[in-house]
Amino acid sequence: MKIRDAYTIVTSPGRNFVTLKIVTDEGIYGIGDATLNGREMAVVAYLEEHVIPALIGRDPQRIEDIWHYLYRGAYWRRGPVTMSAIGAVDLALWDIKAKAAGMPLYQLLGGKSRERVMTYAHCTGKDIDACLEEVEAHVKQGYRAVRVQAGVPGIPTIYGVAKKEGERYEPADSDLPAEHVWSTEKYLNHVPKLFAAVRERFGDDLHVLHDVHHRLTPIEAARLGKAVEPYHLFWLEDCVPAENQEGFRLIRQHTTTPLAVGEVFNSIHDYRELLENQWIDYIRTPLAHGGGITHMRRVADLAGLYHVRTGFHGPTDLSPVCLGAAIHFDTWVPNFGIQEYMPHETVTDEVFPHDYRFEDGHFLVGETPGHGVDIDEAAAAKYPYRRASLPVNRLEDGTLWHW
Ligand SMILES: O=C(O)C(=O)C[C@H](O)[C@H](O)CO
Ligand SMILES: [Mg+2]
Repeated sequence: MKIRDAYTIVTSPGRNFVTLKIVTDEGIYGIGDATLNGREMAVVAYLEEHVIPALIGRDPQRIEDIWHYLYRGAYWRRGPVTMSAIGAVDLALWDIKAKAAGMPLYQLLGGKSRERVMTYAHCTGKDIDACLEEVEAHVKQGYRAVRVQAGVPGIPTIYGVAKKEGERYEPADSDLPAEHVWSTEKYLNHVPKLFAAVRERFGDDLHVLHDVHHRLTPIEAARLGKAVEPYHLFWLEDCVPAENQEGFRLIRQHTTTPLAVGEVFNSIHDYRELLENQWIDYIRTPLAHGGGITHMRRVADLAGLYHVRTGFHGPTDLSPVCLGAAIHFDTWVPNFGIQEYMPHETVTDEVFPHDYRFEDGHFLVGETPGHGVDIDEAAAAKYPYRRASLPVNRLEDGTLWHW
């Protein structure tokens, strides 16, 4: 088998997505997700200029060799653009291999380790009461786990909360980055009240998660982790920007609240100190950004040595292709924890037909050979790309902060 053709498809059904399609001389094709929110066209350029020309004529079954050719063979390694491009190729090649074998992807990975994949939903509200209503609605739908984010008095726009009532939360909401204002003091004083209210109304069994979205310093994160211990969170996510892995030593010294990290990581090397020192509890890198299945299963295996489990990133800015592949991975991986789930818009699902199903707070993997997600190219062509940027954050005095 040889790769005959490969091309990118950029479409915006509800939001921007980049898909890589790899076509073989035997008629089998595979698709991979190459979406990097707010940086879509950088990945397209990397694929078209540097990756696709080098793929033509290769044997698509040699996934390992192609991965190392694109990673080790490129003098300039790592980084979100490179690793998303490699991730897209890798997902497409696993799709081809599984189709050629006539197997759903999870079988090729090693078979089922579980019957269904637990997800967590996003529950948000302009204030605590509105957030509790969202939790109530999701619990009624069968969710066992919810991420709670509520507006903070005195902070006009905050991560995770829709700008207007009844609207969906979409972070990449403007042509150029919108400017938000952040106050650590207001946030830290308010947010423990949210978890207290959730536990009081919903009891102890519900899994409760929260995303700090990189905004604290290690000692502030330690304070928050300690303050919320009575509400036993499932995890506290991205409590600090994680370039300085050593910062987690300090957080860990102070709190037993479980920590999730890694949605902006793309390499096993980003995790090494965190895992080897047992400073974190969940890894978050999605397959599409972490060099695909070939690389992320190495990260998951390393994590497993330290009792760390997976909790893959699953926002709407990853396409159903990434989500579909993740559901196969989650069904197989021995140290699975949870899968994030933000439902895609109907129009997105129409462009990306898929066989995974959602039921009672869980995903059920499909049995179609491959990863079970396709792209309707005629439908995709109806939605042209439009530039959309993630916001930036400033402190109240104007200092640029982490978003
Ligand atoms: O889903 C999450 O946990 C996120 O933090 C979502 C990110 O803000 C989003 O994917 C950025 O593109
Ligand atoms: Mg997050």
